[in-house]
Amino acid sequence: MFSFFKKKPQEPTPPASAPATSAPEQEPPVIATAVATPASALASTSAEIVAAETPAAQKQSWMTRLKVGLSKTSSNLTTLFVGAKIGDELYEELESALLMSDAGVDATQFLLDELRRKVKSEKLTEAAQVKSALRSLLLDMLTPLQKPLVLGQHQPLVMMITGVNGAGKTTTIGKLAKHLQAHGQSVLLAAGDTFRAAAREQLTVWGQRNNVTVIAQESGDPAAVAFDAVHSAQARGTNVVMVDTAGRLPTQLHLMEELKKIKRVTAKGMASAPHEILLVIDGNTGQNALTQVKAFDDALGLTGLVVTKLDGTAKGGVLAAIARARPIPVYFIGVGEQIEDLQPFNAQEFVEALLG
Ligand SMILES: Nc1nc2c(ncn2[C@@H]2O[C@H](COP(=O)(O)OP(=O)(O)OP(=O)(O)O)[C@@H](O)[C@H]2O)c(=O)[nH]1
Repeated sequence: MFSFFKKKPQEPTPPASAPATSAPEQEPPVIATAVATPASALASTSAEIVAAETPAAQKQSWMTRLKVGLSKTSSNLTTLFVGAKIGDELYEELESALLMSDAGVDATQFLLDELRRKVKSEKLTEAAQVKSALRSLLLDMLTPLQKPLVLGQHQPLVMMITGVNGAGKTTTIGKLAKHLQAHGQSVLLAAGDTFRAAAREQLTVWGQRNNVTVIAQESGDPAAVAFDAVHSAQARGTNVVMVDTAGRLPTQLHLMEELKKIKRVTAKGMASAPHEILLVIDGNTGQNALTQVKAFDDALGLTGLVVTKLDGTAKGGVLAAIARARPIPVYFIGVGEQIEDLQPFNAQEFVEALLG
């Protein structure tokens, strides 16, 4: 079990029968049913979850995968300090390494300026000291992104999951659902990708296998699916609703409008929803990830990010770019396809993987 979430006391449960709305009211077919944990068993919990420690062996393998995933950047960033003298040449090499890590011009310039200042003010004379100063600057930069997803403030907690095609949305939903169940939360999924039958089936089959209710429609309006899912969760007393959405590029304006509509219609089903709007980013997309964050945030007002595939050829520096340009919390990062490969973002661990 992983230390994943924080839990807060709940709001009073709103009446389940209050659809203040002109949105569709027809209940779509429920393709897979069976909620694992009765919500009533959870309703009175108000303590913050202090989850069990991650077993050391699993933690080790997680860190190993993160380090392997970021090894190119880490090797570029660390070798330049070996036997180096403090001076322009070192700063230039560092600039190239940071740019190559996808940190982008702004974050790179900021780090270099701060580093020069630190070297001067702290009278650093050894390259190893400069490396350690860089480590602490990076940590300061990334720590504001480290925020837990808070459970138990809303009944149900409604989360919309967005992102470009293939970023890892559905996989992330599956992993999150398992972790939420492990924390005693009942989960309901809404198959909001109504374009691709395969995406709907993927979610449905996954739901059946894992005892998670999936609300799906053969075709039609993803906003209607989200709306029905919220009502269904209210009626069943389900704790968390996750709305999957079809992949889309921020340049596909009509599809971005569709996301806004899903958000609007969800709010008709429950005034405070969606409580979380997450963007899933493929860690290998480099600086383009920042473009995605800005565009989805402008359109929807993101509340959190999930960065996947950091086990691949990801360079990792884009988190620094995000921290500078659009510091939206990174709730989770993914280093593989297994359930335990999704972990809360921890700035300390991330910097350790980057700089050793
Ligand atoms: N290596 C690796 N692969 C991942 C990770 N997360 C997801 N994947 C893989 O990425 C591929 C795409 O994942 P999906 O979850 O289908 O992505 P999606 O965003 O739902 O895709 P669309 O529905 O097409 O928009 C799948 O093969 C996943 O197994 C990760 O952290 N590491």
